[in-house]
Amino acid sequence: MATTKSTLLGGLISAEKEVTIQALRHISLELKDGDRLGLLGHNGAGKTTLLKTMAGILPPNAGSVTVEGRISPLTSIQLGLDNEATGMENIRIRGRLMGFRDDAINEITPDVAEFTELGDYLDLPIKTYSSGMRMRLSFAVSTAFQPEVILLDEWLGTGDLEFRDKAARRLRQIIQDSRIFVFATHSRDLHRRMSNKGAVMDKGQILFCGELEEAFEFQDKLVADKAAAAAAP
Ligand SMILES: Nc1ncnc2c1ncn2[C@@H]1O[C@H](COP(=O)(O)OP(=O)(O)OP(=O)(O)O)[C@@H](O)[C@H]1O
Repeated sequence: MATTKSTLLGGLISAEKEVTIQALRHISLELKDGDRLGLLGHNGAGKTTLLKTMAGILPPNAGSVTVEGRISPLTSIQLGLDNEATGMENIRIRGRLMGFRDDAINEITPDVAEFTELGDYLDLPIKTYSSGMRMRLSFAVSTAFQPEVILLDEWLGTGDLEFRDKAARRLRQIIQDSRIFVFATHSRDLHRRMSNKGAVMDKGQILFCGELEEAFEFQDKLVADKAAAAAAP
């Protein structure tokens, strides 16, 4: 099997008859109550793939993932929206997709409707919505339930300035009330505010998992070592 020369970015690429990318390898990770784990790593390191695997969106072809409690992947929050259905109908559609029964959805619907501030638009098909209006709807319904485990791939910046502030407050609140939070972002500032541990990923592996500032140091050294190796004759 031919394996391409190692590069700075991405997972492990190998080529036989077809190109395959092993997005995750040798992952062993256990999280407990109170953990707020920041995922660090360059583009293509495997952060999103790990979040999707933890969420059950991508089943691993080896090994297993065990989650105790309700998990909410706040990734692809617009997934499953039906353009022809009204805003109100889409609240139900998203709620069902998130695994909730109709009585639970009925209970949160007034709050979701109010949070969106979409008023009469909620009775119109969402194909008539602007992208910001769609975000308001999908954000409001996706954050209406308090999950025990929250997985977040980049901070959700939604809608106009006023809505963004309100959305950020709500997002911070459900994260604070969650038991476990896993967060992928390139922003160290956000990690310092939201995470209490850091995991450094590279080519699909977790190379370091521990205290957040130590994770930053590990990542800086990894980048410096790679740059030195690339510059070597
Ligand atoms: N749909 C896909 N099909 C094939 N390969 C993919 C797909 N999505 C991601 N990959 C590969 O999986 C590897 C890990 O990608 P992933 O999106 O998990 O990285 P990431 O750390 O989240 O990157 P970024 O910081 O750029 O978001 C990369 O090598 C990428 O090329």
